[in-house]
Order: sequence, then C-alpha cells, then structure tokens
Amino acid sequence: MTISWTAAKDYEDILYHKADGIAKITINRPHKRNAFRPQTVFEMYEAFVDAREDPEIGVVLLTGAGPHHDGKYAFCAGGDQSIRDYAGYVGSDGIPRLNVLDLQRLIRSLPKVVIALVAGYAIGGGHVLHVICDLTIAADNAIFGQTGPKVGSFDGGLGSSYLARLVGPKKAKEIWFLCRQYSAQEALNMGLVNTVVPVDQLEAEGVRWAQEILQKSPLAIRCLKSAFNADCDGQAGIQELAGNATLLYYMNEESNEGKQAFLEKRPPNFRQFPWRP
Ligand SMILES: CC(C)(COP(=O)(O)OP(=O)(O)OC[C@H]1O[C@@H](n2cnc3c(N)ncnc32)[C@H](O)[C@@H]1OP(=O)(O)O)[C@@H](O)C(=O)NCCC(=O)NCCSC(=O)c1cc(O)c2ccccc2c1O
Repeated sequence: MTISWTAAKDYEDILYHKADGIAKITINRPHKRNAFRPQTVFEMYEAFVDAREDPEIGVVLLTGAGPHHDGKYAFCAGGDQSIRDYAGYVGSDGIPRLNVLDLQRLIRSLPKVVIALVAGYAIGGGHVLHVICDLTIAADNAIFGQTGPKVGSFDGGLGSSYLARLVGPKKAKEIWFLCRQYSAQEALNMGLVNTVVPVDQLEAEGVRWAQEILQKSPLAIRCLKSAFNADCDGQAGIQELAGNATLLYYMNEESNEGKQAFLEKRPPNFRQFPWRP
C-alpha cells in the first residue's frame, strides 16, 4: 500500500510526516540504534501533541529509521547511555531528565490510535515505548527485551505493570529479571505484538491497519481507548474517561439548554428531557 507522505515539520532527532489522516513519527538516530536523548523525547512529545491537536489525524505510526550502514534495524534501544548521568539523561542544557515518562503518559492519553511499527531492536526504554502503544506490528526481524537490571536501570511504572497486563506477571518478571531477547514470533506467541510481517512490508501493513481504523467512528475509538486504560491509570484514567463523557454531553441538547439558559438569563428548562431507564 503506497502513501504520499508530506514532511510536517523538520526536527534534528526525528522525522515527522503526515498523509491521509495518518501521522508518522520516526526516531532518526540509527547510528545509536535509535536510542533517545532528552531532545529526541522533546521532539517526539511536540510531534505527538501536534498529531493530537490535528482533527484530520486519527492514527499515529511510531517507528525507527533504518537500516543503519551495518544493515541492522532498530525501533529504539532506549535511553542514550552515553549521556546518562546522576539523576537522568543530560541534554545540551546540562539538566538530567527522565522525560520519556512524560511521553509515555502522552501516548496513553492521546485520543487517537498509536501503532508501533517495530523493525529490529525494541530494547530497554525503547521496548517500553512499543508496550505502551495501542497496537504493535512487528517485522520478522524484530527483537524485544528489557535490559534495565543489566545496565543499572528499571522502569517500575507502565514498563513493568502494564507489561504484566499484556503478557501476564510471570512472563513480565522473566523479561525483566533475565533480560533475554525475544524474536518477533516469540513476542507474538506471548501477546506482546499484534502481528508479524516481512520487514519490507512493515510500513505498508501499518498504513493498512491505520486506514482500516480510520473507517471507524472517531468517538467510539476515543472512548474505547480511554476505557481500556482507565483502571490501570487510576484517577488519571478515570479523568480521561469522564472527560470523554463530558465531551459527548456538551454535544447534546440537554447540556446546551443549561448554557443557553445562563446566557439568556432565564431558568433552564430541563423538564423537556427524559430520565432515561
Ligand atoms: C540494542 C543492542 C542490543 C544492539 O546490539 P548490536 O550489537 O546490534 O549493536 P551495538 O551494541 O554495537 O550498537 C550499535 C551502536 O549503537 C550504540 N547504542 C546502542 N544502544 C545504545 C544506547 N541505549 N545508548 C547509547 N548508544 C547505544 C552502541 O553504543 C553502538 O555505537 P558505536 O559508536 O559503538 O558503534 C545493544 O546496542 C544494546 O543492548 N543497547 C543498549 C540497550 C539499553 O540498555 N538501553 C537502555 C536501557 S535503560 C532505558 O532505556 C531507560 C530510559 C529511560 O528514560 C527511563 C526512564 C525512567 C525509568 C527507566 C528508564 C530506562 O530504563
């Protein structure tokens, strides 16, 4: 399936494209297996906000540039260890950050579908990124795994608790405690990804899934996404789900009567609306 991407904005560490209701965010540091630094995360955050605010966009594809010169592919190898210091990953401003956690929350709360397209390595914080995406399409060369306990890190948030939701607590503990690498087929078998396709068909498959989703009701998809996340995300999840209820209520005559009455300085006539069973 071919699609004519248009560059939406130029960045240093990512590529950002749009076409036909789909946004594509590509981590573009293949020399580092697409490991992220704070700037990479800031740029991704900005692109995701842009996609959220654009009413034409219903699906975001998240992927990694590649292959690198050595022929290897990567979705993302997590935080750039060469700039990791006390208290986080240090950017050009000298401030250490773990700002990928902000990005994780943004992806989960985005009222649109986010699909990870994974070719090659999805490792460490890069693995967590695909885990929190709504759907994952893996290339047949994809390799999944956590490295935290090997490199002196851990993600005790969504990276572990939500992973356990996907693959079950025993498997999630195995992934974190042993730091092994898993093939695309193993990932499919444990429910970590939705499907596996040949690497040269990865983007086309992602576009196909996106186009199928775009035929569906935006409000239904929006409410379903927040419903899927609500219990895991606690009060923030309930806030999101309830926000969608308010949004729908604002689109309703009954809600409009309250606002109109206020503006017209008259008592509201809510007696015209039924108390539904
Ligand atoms: C991904 C690999 C398994 C690939 O191995 P391979 O042998 O194919 O390639 P190389 O190892 O030779 O790598 C090629 C080239 O890329 C550089 N590189 C790869 N990954 C990183 C990285 N993460 N950081 C920096 N640089 C990287 C590598 O140095 C090579 O460069 P040369 O100049 O030497 O050519 C393998 O590369 C690998 O295991 N990578 C490390 C994976 C890893 O441990 N990632 C970090 C985990 S911790 C994390 O991501 C993390 C981030 C957060 O922001 C958090 C926030 C809050 C809580 C937790 C967090 C967290 O855990």
